[in-house]
Amino acid sequence: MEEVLQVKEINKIYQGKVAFQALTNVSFSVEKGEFIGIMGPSGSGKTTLLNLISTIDKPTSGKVLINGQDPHQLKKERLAEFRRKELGFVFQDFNLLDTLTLEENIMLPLTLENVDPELIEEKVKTISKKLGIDAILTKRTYEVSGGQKQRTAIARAIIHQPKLLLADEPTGNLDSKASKDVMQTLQMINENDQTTMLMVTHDPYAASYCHRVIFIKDGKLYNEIYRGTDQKAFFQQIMDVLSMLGGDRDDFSTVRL
Ligand SMILES: Nc1ncnc2c1ncn2[C@@H]1O[C@H](COP(=O)(O)OP(=O)(O)OP(=O)(O)O)[C@@H](O)[C@H]1O
Repeated sequence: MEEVLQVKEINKIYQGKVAFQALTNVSFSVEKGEFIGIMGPSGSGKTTLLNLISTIDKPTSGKVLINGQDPHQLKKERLAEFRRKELGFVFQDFNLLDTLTLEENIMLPLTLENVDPELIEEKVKTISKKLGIDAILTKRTYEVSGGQKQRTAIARAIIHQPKLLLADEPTGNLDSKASKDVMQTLQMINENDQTTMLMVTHDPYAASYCHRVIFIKDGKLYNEIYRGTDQKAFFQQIMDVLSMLGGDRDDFSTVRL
């Protein structure tokens, strides 16, 4: 099996007045086409882990390999290019540019790469149809719903066919209907395009769409569980691990299935 992401013996220590070890010996791999969820209580190290994988921050020791390549070894400009070409990002607050139309937002990664305008237009058309936003492409972000914004952000994140799609709380700002809609969109992309995905979430409902959920606690791997064919049963299993994990009750949203 082709491994798109390998996290090898990662340690992250934040230096400061008092040094703080945020991650300890974290190792796992993600195969091509897998959809992985990362969960854990507040402060357990999820964002730290995502920042190391997305190459925004460097591990203190250990390695991150994306398609066999260690991006942390790259020089600054090559690293920026690597991030633009190989990775896609979806954020909790959408990160769309309010001054642009949805269409302009979606095409941005290709505009930056100087791709032929005709090809860009074709790609935007195909993707926006697939994501059900083709009728609202000329609108600006303040004219559309949260779910539509997130679908636009997903379109932008996948238009350059990244090796790895990273999502940070993609349903964090959405109501339950829009969350379902966004998760079904991510699932469709994962299944149709074999896009490898890694999503950090507090939301057990969102996590129940993943093939596998990895739990971290106090910076260490705590457990991982695989989904069978039954999403409802998987949701319940996720809730069970979360209750064993402890943490603040408010860390995790309520039952929605
Ligand atoms: N730049 C930093 N300097 C020092 N400590 C940090 C820094 N960033 C995070 N930490 C600490 O590392 C630990 C892990 O933080 P992280 O943000 O990765 O947790 P998290 O699981 O994403 O939490 P949340 O769910 O609340 O976003 C926390 O104790 C946090 O205070």
